[in-house]
Amino acid sequence: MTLGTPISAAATKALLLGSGELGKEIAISLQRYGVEVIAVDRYANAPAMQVAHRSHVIDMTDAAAVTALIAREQPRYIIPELEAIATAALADIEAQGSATVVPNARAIQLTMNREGIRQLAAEQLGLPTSRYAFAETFEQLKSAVENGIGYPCFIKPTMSSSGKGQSMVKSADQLQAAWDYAKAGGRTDTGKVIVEAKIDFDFEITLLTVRALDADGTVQTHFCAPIGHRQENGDYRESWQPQAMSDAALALARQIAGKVTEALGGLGLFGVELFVSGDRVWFSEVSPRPHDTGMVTMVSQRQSEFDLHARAILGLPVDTGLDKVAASAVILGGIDAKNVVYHGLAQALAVPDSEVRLFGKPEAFATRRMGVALATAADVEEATANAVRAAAAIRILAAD
Ligand SMILES: Nc1ncnc2c1ncn2[C@@H]1O[C@H](COP(=O)(O)OP(=O)(O)OP(=O)(O)O)[C@@H](O)[C@H]1O
Ligand SMILES: NCC(=O)N[C@@H]1O[C@H](COP(=O)([O-])[O-])[C@@H](O)[C@H]1O
Ligand SMILES: [Mg+2]
Repeated sequence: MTLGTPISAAATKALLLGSGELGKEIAISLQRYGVEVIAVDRYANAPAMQVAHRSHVIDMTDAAAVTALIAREQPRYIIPELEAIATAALADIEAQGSATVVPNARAIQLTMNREGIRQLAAEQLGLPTSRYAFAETFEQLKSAVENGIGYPCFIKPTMSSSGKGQSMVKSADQLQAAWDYAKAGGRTDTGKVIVEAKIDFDFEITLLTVRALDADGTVQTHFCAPIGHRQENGDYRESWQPQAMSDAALALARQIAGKVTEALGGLGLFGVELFVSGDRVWFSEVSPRPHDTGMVTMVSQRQSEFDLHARAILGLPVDTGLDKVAASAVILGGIDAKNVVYHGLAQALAVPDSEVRLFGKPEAFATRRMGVALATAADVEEATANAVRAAAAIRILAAD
């Protein structure tokens, strides 16, 4: 598509494979530009389904089910929103040429599996990463740790996200439990786990990187201001923008993000995760889609990461400029319950310059992300403190 191509709902249909909190915002952004949005997930009433034109519940890891749904809906765009999708089906559909997989089927395939993206980033592009190895058996894992990776290290399923199945291991006696957890805790068992040496970083960032068409129809790479974040058990708790960093580290971060996103190709927004120590930068992983830590852009940027993704996909102009210093803090379920009610909204919104987004997930789990609090302020410390205060004011209780 080039600039000026007419977009109408009748002509432009997008299928969201994954309908969580990120998909919900992508759906809203696309609909604002006249796109018809079909939301798909493994369960009913997922967040994006609540705002989409239509929705379907299917097993997205079943290639036949994904192919049949795409044949039925005939979307112009297929937008993967999470990491558990039958990627082979997407490659076939892209090869037929009837739909654009965002950003492209190969990028989805490579990034959905830690083995694919490590091989691309570390081996083909020569980007700095932690030392790593893959293991198919416990013996292979033990030998990899003892012969080079060392302690402390991280053991993760090769297909997982939000820290699922991930643990940090400090000594040999913790290895078996980490192996068992990685085998059981991923979104899909690929038969392999990755073990990574621990990087001692000063801070970690997500560098949102956008590949979009300029007025001449040439692909240009744009960077958002770096987003700093704090993780607990492999899942994020707070994020803030901008993260202060040296000019040298920022230049290196942009260089790494530029290289990896260029190698992945296509149009859209990517969340490039990087570890930073002084002027040194390591590549960790990349999402070929909006990133959870990037939810802060809903209040920090004129064009949020969701708007930027929608604009880039549709061939529209983008602006990654930062508007306000801001932070986000997650609201976790705190309980396991099917029907929930939210208390404390008034107290949360009494925090200066705050916003709350409750995702509307139909079921809460103790550590499931159910919402996010956002705050703008004069500096990131105050913004983060206010976002945390607003998030803490929300209490989730069982409805009956
Ligand atoms: N090799 C490492 N060295 C130091 N810290 C690490 C390493 N690997 C993971 N971590 C920590 O764990 C966090 C989660 O790791 P990672 O991003 O690989 O998991 P994930 O399941 O893909 O999470 P998400 O989907 O939310 O990005 C990182 O952001 C970082 O804080
Ligand atoms: N780090 C990846 C990430 O944040 N993904 C987001 O979480 C949803 C799954 O949530 P759930 O596990 O609560 O259903 C996904 O659909 C996506 O929006
Ligand atoms: Mg990550």
